[in-house]
Formats: sequence, structure tokens, C-alpha cells
Amino acid sequence: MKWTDKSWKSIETIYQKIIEMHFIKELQNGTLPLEKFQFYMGQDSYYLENFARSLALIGARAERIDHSLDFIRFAEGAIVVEKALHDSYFQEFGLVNRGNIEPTTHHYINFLKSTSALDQVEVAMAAVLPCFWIYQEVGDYIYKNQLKENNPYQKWIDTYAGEEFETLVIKAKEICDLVAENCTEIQQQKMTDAFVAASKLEFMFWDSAYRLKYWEV
Ligand SMILES: Cc1ncc(CO)c(N)n1
Ligand SMILES: Cc1ncsc1CCO
Repeated sequence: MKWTDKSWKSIETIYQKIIEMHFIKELQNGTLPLEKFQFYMGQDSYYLENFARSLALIGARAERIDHSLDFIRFAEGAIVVEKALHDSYFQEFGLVNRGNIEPTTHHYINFLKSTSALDQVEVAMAAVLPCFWIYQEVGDYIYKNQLKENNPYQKWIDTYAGEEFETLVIKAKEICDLVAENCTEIQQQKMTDAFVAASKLEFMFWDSAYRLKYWEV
């Protein structure tokens, strides 16, 4: 079985919980309170910036030069998406600035940066894969199950439900499967562990936005 198939099986229950989340349901039918989406966007700006830095590090560390190019392009893409947040979404949704880095964002970006810097590069590739794959699945899920038109969050949904994003996800998955073939069982398990940890953090990222979870002290 391919590493991606095996690893998706181990996050199946996490994914099911994600698509049942209030945040996702309300994003889907357009009723998500503005304040929660604003919190999410501000945090996502920090997330995307640091996700891009992690992707660039993985690009620098990849064994194969074609994989380096792919990851450098992923990093560029993440910066472009962050710039779009700042240049258009912030204005559109009335966000003046991105605020501070709140606890879950802090946890997630530090997990990505330390994994990308210090762990085996194949493990780092596995750690960033949920950022691609879960967003694509969630984007497609929302797109297919939308109830009504005039959703204020339509543009956000379209970013991740489109063909363009799907192409990137296919590439990221292919690279993980390819590098996993040259890994031992133990190394492959470490890749899966990183994939599962990032998937839990994806859940927490939406959950924290829904709860508006700020630092308490
Ligand atoms: C938290 C998070 N994960 C993944 C993506 C998609 O890359 C995003 N924009 N934000
Ligand atoms: C995964 C992901 N999310 C936003 S951009 C990006 C990679 C684009 O290159």
C-alpha cells in the first residue's frame, strides 16, 4: 500500500471530525460570524508566512533537485496566498491588522519550523502534507455540499476547491510516496506520526478560531 493511502487511513477519524466542525459547517452555509472568520484570517496570515518558510527549508534540504524546485514553488505559492489575504481579504472582511500569534498558531508554526529544520527531510515533507491535502478535501467537500448562493466566504472556498490547488496536492502526495519508498519501516512510521500530528493541528486551528482562543495571560 502507498504511504499516502496508509497515512490517510490513520487520520480518517480526524478528517471526519473536521468536516463536522461548526467552523466548517458555518463556512459552508455562509453563517460563520464575521469575528470568527477575522480571527481565522489574521492567524492564517501568520500560518502561511511560516508555512512558506518551512517549505523553503524543505526545498533546501530535499535530496533531489526536482523536489527542491517543487518545494521552492510551493513556498512561493504560499507567500502569494498570504499576500492575497493581506491585499484583498483583510479589506473585504474589515480586518485592520493580523493581531498577535495566538496559542494554536504558535504551536502549529513552531511544529512545522522545528520539524523542517531538525527532522529527517522525508518526515518534514510528511508534516506539511496535511496543509495541502486536508484543505483540498475540505474545500471540495464544502464546494459539493453548499446549500445556498451568495456565500460571503465563496472566494475562500474557491481557492482550495479548484483544479489549480488540486495539481499542487497531487504533486506533494507523489513526492511523499516516492521518498517513503526509500525509507525504513521506522522512518515511514515517523513520517506518518508527523502527518497525524499536523492533521490534529489543522483541527485545532479551526476549532481555536471558532472559540476565539486567545492567550489567557
Ligand atoms: C492552517 C492552514 N493550513 C493549511 C492551509 C492551506 O495551505 C492554510 N491556509 N491554513
Ligand atoms: C498548501 C498551500 N496552501 C496555500 S498555498 C499552498 C501551496 C501553494 O504553493
